[in-house]
Amino acid sequence: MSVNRHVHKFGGSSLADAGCFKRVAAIVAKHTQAQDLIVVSAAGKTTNRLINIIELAKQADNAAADALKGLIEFQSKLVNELLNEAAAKPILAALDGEHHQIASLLEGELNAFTCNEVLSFGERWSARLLAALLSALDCQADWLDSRQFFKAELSTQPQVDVAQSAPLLASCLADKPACRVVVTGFICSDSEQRTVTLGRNGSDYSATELAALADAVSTTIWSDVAGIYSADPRLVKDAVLLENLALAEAAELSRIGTSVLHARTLEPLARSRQKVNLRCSYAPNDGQTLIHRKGTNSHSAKIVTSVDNVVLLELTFTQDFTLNATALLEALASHHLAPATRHKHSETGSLRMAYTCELVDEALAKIDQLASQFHIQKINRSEGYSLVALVGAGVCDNPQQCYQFFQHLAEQPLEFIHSSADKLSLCAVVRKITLEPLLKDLHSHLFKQKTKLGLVVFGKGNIGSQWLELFDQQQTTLAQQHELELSLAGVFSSKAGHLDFAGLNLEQLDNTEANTPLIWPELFDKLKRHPYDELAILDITASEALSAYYAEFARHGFHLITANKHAGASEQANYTALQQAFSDHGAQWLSNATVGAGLPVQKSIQSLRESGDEIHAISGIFSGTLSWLFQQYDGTVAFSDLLADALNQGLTEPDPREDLSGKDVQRKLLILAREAGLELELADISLSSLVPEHLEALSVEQFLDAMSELDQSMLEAFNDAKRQGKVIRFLATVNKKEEAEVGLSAIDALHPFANLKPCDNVFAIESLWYKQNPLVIQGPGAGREVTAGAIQADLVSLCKSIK
Ligand SMILES: Nc1ncnc2c1ncn2[C@@H]1O[C@H](COP(=O)(O)OP(=O)(O)O)[C@@H](O)[C@H]1O
Ligand SMILES: N[C@@H](CC(=O)OP(=O)(O)O)C(=O)O
Repeated sequence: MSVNRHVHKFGGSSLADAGCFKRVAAIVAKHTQAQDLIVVSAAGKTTNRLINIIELAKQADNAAADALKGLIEFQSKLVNELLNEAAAKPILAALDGEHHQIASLLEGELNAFTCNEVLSFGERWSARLLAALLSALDCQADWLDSRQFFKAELSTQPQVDVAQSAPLLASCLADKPACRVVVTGFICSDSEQRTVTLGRNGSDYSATELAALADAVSTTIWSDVAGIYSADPRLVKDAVLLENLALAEAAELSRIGTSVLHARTLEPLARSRQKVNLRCSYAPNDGQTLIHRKGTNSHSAKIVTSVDNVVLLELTFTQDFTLNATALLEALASHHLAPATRHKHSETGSLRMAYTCELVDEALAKIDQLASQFHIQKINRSEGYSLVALVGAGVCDNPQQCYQFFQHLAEQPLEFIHSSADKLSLCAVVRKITLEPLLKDLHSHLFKQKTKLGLVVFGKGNIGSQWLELFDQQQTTLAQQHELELSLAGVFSSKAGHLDFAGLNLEQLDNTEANTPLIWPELFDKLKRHPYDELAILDITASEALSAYYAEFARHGFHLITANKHAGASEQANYTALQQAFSDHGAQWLSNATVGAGLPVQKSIQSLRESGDEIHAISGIFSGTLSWLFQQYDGTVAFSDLLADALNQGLTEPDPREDLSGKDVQRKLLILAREAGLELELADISLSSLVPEHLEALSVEQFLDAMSELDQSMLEAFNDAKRQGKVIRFLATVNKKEEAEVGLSAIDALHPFANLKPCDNVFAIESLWYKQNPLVIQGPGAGREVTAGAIQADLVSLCKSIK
């Protein structure tokens, strides 16, 4: 047989309607090759419908015929929807014949074999239809009734006879050398060619058994979920997908009972090389679970699971309770009839065993047979229980999880709790309850670990220290609100800082020496080894050198909150690459504090664009210092006196030329233009500096002495504007034609930009939606509190998105 054969299994949930069949055909075409084996189950709820028809027929209920007619119509509809007339015709004719065949089976004696034969149609219809659909799509396929090779004798848990089945399979496949083969799941035949089924959900087991017989390298079980989750995702919405699960843990989960992995699915793995993985046929790219054969040193539960409709068998013994109970359990296990869980009560001398309703009858029959051998006195059967279990290697040694489990179950009508001998599960049996709330509650207490977020701050200056105070006040609330563990891991000034992954507080920062020099790349090596789930860098500096490390931050998945404008205003290529790097690594780059301090300027532009708006132009006054200066300047006081006043009040940078040059405004305009989707370089923004060239080269002191040289030109500009009923303001504008300028302009004295509070910034955003009347954002655009607040607001957004 081919050495590289793969098996794919599609269950009823993947074949629920014509759309599902098409999806499956596309998956087969894409993910399989000739000679691969495709195992299918009955479409949607077909098996349930067949069981119902049998039950009605057993009660001689006339509704059976109508129910059968309805099912045949459902199958015919699938055929008509999936195949063209020519391809559909023979299948519809066959269905018609099968309709009569089933009707006559139902009229005859309904024993286990005839019932199984009726059930077998579900899988046969699926296999025949999928093969025809694949062939119609030029993906050559044939189908195979697994009763031709799977040999097993009737029982609740039929075991496939490997010795008999393997050569039969080999000869069946030898007839189909060059195509994919669609094989029926669930059904086998006994030595007299009568139909035997592998039990409800048995197709998973068919698939792995088939893979073992065919020496396939893998089995992929496709269903309506991406794999095994920490709980049934239909009941627990925030269940998480487990990408890997150890074979022992998966086997324990299926042994206890779950639809995602049928009880015996993993048995054939012990005698085959196949890998098993689970995927979603509805969304093949939504991840998967790989069941691996490596050991596990886990110390906790990974899954909370439950089984409804559990039956309890309570046994008492005439003598040697412990000995006989143990021996009986071993005997049952050797017949594949071990209970899902059990409880030995030495004081009363009773053994209570929990069985799924599918297995209980056979178990009971076996116990009856063994009754005298093990001195069983009495067997009591009672229905109406549920089973709740935690599964995962080491769960029984995990005091926290055990405690939570016991606490939660103590509030329920609990019968008993049992930990499995191999410590793979902790099972509780309760009288029947609505399981959903309990599962949700257990899941959230056991698995919802708080995300750990560490913060490393660069810049302990004016705004940095203000933010540290703000963070100190809000740390606890922020962590609680967003269900995070939030730690301040590092705080750096320009040369050195404190770094402590155990967390820092203000007192430590004030009273202890810096312990870490700010030397790259050594600091990187330390940051890379952080113990958090997420790390965020807060750049509250104006350092171009630090901004050069942003790409590295992104590469390591560090989030970045920045008030530093350098990277945002760097070359377009660098800016685009940085954005890409952050997005590629699932990290966020938040920079609302770079423009307008706390005013939500970038946020508003982003939100407009995300909602489908298109930015046409942005204009305004982006510098608090220049806003103050021109709002105050009325020609009566020399401009240089006003400037000196601003300097004294701390409203300008220590070197006022940094404000007067307009460079800072130019950077802010570039940042906003990019936020609006424009591709610009700094040099594309024409800048009229207020600093004459000959004053540029002077030292700060020299410039402060020479400031009066600005007065004359400023007065002239003021008077020129005044003559036209205008005022002078330092404006920034950009439009979607990428025309951008920054400089002094004369604007109408009644213009909204002309009448601001001193220091205010104003941003007018024109867009598709804000065409006639721009969206205006106005308010203080600089200052310790508002800028620290802007950083904090970015931190809050980050917390919201990662919790
Ligand atoms: N821990 C779990 N992880 C994933 N799915 C689970 C889990 N427990 C139960 N399930 C259920 O298993 C279902 C898939 O099994 P099933 O419906 O039998 O598929 P198929 O019909 O394809 O064989 C899912 O829809 C889900 O509700
Ligand atoms: N059709 C059978 C066998 C099976 O395994 O189905 P599914 O793969 O849909 O669970 C059943 O419903 O029991």
